[in-house]
Amino acid sequence: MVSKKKCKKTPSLDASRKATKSDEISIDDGISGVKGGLEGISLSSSETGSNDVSSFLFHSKSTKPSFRLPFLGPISLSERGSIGAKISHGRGLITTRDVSSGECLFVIPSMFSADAVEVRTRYLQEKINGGDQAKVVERLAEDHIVQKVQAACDLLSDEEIQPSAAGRARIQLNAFILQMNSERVLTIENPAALMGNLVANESSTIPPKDTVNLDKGTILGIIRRNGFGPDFHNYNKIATCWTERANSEHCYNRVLGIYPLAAMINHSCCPNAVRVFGSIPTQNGIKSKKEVMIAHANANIPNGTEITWSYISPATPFAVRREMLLSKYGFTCHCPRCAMEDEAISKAEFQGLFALADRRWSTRDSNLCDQRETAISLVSSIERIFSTNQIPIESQRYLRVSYGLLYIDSFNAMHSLNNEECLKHNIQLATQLHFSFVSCNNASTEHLSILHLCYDLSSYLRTIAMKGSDPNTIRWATSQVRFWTDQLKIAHMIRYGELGEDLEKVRDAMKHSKMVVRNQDGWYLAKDCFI
Ligand SMILES: C[S@@+](CC[C@H](N)C(=O)[O-])C[C@H]1O[C@@H](n2cnc3c(N)ncnc32)[C@H](O)[C@@H]1O
Repeated sequence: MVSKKKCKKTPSLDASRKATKSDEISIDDGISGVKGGLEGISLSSSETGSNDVSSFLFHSKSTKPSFRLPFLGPISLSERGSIGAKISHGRGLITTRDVSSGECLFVIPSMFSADAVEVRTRYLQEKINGGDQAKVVERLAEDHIVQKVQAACDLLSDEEIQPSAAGRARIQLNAFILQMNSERVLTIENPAALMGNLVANESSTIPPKDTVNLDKGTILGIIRRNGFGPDFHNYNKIATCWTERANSEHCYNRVLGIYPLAAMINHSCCPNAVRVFGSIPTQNGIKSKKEVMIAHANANIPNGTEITWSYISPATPFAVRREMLLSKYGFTCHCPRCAMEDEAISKAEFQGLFALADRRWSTRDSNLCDQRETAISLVSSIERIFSTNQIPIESQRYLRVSYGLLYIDSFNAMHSLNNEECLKHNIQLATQLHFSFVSCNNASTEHLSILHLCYDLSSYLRTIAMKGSDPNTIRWATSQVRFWTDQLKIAHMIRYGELGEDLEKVRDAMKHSKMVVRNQDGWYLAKDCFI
């Protein structure tokens, strides 16, 4: 039984968001395989059925995904300065009608991806003890893609290859090179044709030109600005996992991929879209998998609005985000979230506290107990400032998301006190964090982590309540469990699409995301206590 030490409470917010179903639009399957070059996918063009992302991602029960690739939803390419378009920078994607939160925007296969098994094998062969192991993984993944791009360039300029076999692959490769290579920038004269070329579907109309052979440096530049790395996982974690669990087959199955259409999307720290990755078998064999990216709207998006997503983890403090975006992508973000956070943390009286929180964030090691203690005091200091209302509510929400990992550390530390009041306080604070994510980076991985945490906590509190006999406490705990079950489901529907009413699919999706966040920096102590 838990003890009853006192804990400071914070008020809860209230908001909610509805998930909706996506339209079903069928488009021809993507590029055909060209041996050794662009990676093929095995779905036949006669394949029919809905774009049911859940069966595709969680198809443990059915081996055949009911899917057609690429799937392009209500989106179009546009560029800054073109009539009626509201693109923030260069080229971007816009919606072609009002889109509801949870609608599928697109599903596209990667054009090139680093094969995780191969990169892992090379890493284990090459691993030098000491040194920056994350950099080794990153370099090997990049090298692997460079080799694939070069092989594709060679193959497509080979006179002997059948023009029909290489036709679409050549179109896609040319579009990719021209669009991604900053020295050879194309403007968007015909959005449909250009989109077609980037995903190599039936709308590809720009005639194939001779493929340019690129040097390694140019390809690397393209990969670094436009590639999709491990997202929430980072190379450090992958290196650690590959080293510590060298015999495990199931340790990180994706590392880095190139998705030319997705590379058209601009960044925002408060975005309206979220992406997940999946994999499908290729025609090269059952064991060979192809990487696929799935994007959903995570907010209601009016017609003609630019689609944005976050290039980096949303749970990153403002100063760190600014530095990361500048060094990796070469720009300074001026989104509303950055402006509001900048203003709030620049106030003289708060500078010291947020500088301390930034330092704690940068040196964060969630396994260190004393660090968890500092997280408690930092989070309560931040919440104390918030309670004085000197910082606007919207900025408070953004800041909570930025320091979300410190909040999780603080929850873990409080949890270890095993005190019922503290657990209730945790759930209140986690509720605030949840609604902060709803208003900014809804259904992101970090958000799912918070939701799993709240669900676990409320279930645990209900178990305690059931052991007592107070009907009010039991009612309260039961309503909490129901609430968090709903919130979890809504977030999964937004992120993964049509999970529908099939509870098995919902459970599969939740099990999957829970496993992902548990393996990361989520509510890791909870697994010992509640699960
Ligand atoms: C993956 S590309 C996005 C597509 C790009 N707009 C284009 O025309 O090719 C990434 C590049 O777009 C620009 N970009 C993306 N988001 C931005 C933002 N929020 N502010 C300024 N530039 C941005 C930067 O130049 C960045 O390196």
